[in-house]
Amino acid sequence: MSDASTSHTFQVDLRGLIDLLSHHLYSSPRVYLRELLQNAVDAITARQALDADAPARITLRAGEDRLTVTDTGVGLTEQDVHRFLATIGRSSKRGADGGLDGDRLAAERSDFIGQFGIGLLACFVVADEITVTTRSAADPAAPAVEWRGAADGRYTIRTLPAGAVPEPGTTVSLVPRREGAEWTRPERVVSLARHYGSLLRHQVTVVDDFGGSTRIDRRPAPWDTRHGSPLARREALAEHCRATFDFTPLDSIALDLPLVGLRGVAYVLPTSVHPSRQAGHRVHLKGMLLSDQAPELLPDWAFFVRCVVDADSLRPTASREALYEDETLAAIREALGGRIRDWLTGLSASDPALLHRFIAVHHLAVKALARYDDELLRLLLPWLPFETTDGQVTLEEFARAHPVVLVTQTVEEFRQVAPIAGAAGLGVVNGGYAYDRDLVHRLPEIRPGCTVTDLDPTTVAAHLDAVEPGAELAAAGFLHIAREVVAQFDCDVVLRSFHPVSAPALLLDNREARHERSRSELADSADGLWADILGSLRAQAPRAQLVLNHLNPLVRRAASITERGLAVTAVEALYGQALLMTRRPLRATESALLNRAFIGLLDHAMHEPRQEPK
Ligand SMILES: Nc1ncnc2c1ncn2[C@@H]1O[C@H](COP(=O)(O)OP(=O)(O)OP(=O)(O)O)[C@@H](O)[C@H]1O
Repeated sequence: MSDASTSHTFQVDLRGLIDLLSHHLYSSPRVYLRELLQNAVDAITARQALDADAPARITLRAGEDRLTVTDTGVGLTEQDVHRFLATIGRSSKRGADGGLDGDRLAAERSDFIGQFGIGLLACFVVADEITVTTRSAADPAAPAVEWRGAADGRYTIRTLPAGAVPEPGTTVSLVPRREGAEWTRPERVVSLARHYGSLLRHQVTVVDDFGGSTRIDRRPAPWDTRHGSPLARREALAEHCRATFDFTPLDSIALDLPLVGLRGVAYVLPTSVHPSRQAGHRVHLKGMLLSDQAPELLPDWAFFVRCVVDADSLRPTASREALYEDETLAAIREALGGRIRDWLTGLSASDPALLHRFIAVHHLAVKALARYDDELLRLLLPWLPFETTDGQVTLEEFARAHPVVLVTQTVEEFRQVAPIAGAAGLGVVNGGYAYDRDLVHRLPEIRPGCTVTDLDPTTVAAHLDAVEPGAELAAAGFLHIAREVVAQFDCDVVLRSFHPVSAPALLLDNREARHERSRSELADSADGLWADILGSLRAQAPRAQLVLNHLNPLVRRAASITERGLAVTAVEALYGQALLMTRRPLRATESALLNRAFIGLLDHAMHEPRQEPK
């Protein structure tokens, strides 16, 4: 083996690179115009740093077969063209070492939008060749140059005769490929320029083949506009929201973070959205639209607003279509979250009616938020609606009427016991919905003196009245049969008096008890090692309770049935009905029981003589 090594330079296959950009980096060919506009804006910024009074115009000429973008920016010398324009990955907008990180980049980034040195390549997504004609403002003696770059990586450069380009600045010209032609048509160029450039600080004009020209309105950002009154401001912002997002906001929240040069507004959605549906925010970078789908700008919990912001120090990813996740973005996200929170907490004092409207629409969002935010919890928990035995009420009202607040673990439990608990004077909150149980349990933190406990079946059972010993005795035979019938479901039967009278039976059961029973069933059917493991886990399997209502006329009649077959069917029917009231999914044995009861009752109704109570 020889020690001699030879040195080579990486070759770049530009076609492969462009293919990569167009299919994997950029979401659509339309970004070519954003890159051209952005280079023009940066060039004007650089020129104005040399001469504050220099003209600042960007003109787009769009025709059937060509698009040109002319700016009155800083221009380039021949040497600049070789160094920056013709070197992929190098940018005049970074420091001498060309690095993409560090404080210096942050400082330089505050002037320019570009930084990566690849933006011009986006033009090759729609065209095979780009021509750049440029004259430097920094070196007025330098001749104007024309650079022609092709998608296959070749380029030519020539010096133009004196006077060929009268003013400093740059014109980029491209002839679209056949399949890219739609992107350079005048109407498309106007709409793209409006899309990306509506907040740019420089005048952009689109001229078509017939000399018609369209100025892209430089609308001042709505947050920068002065208004005669708060009402006028509110109206103007609502109009901006309609034009941008197509909805009329419930309210608008001013966003202003001077430290990072961010200004903007958050619009509160007028309808509820699912918390998992992250809203896309519109983010401008120094006026240029970066993304209209950037969810990463705000914390997840703020899904009830959509923002439009313009910032100086946000960092884009290389595709320039999303935000780079760094510490600055994390700090901005937190600060913007703080602004939205302040608005929310401020409302309870400044505009309770609006807070009510907001909560009516977005209570789920507020509940999600309040779980992690103590101050918000303290301020807003009393305002939030919960489903209770007194109807849909705020916790504040509910706690006033019920010093002991009981909360169920599931919606089914609530459905099952609410009417009975309500009739017995107990105050129960449905804790089955997302966040509700956690939040109700935190009520004593802000309302000392009130007690919150989980509702368990024995609490309800304790509030059901025992029946007279005589009535108990009279029903003993029936109760005995009933216990035999429901024993297979690990269930006891008791006779009580409770309201409402219309409820014949109540099945007191809870999730833990059901789990415990399934575990013991599994242990019974398992063998060997599994049986031992499951057996060792087994606690005393809590039994469910079928509570028959002695006040209910049907139960009274059933209790006096003497014929065993009919008594079994009646118990099955009562158990089945109570089971259905729990609204939980039925197991196979339970469905079979219901079937049996139904057929048995039908059979009895059709064939047997009616058994009247004695
Ligand atoms: N209109 C223009 N006027 C003057 N210089 C330009 C112009 N367009 C491009 N350039 C020069 O070419 C270089 C490369 O441009 P390119 O768009 O590829 O990258 P960039 O703008 O530096 O960074 P990014 O990839 O982030 O857009 C720029 O840094 C700039 O020096």
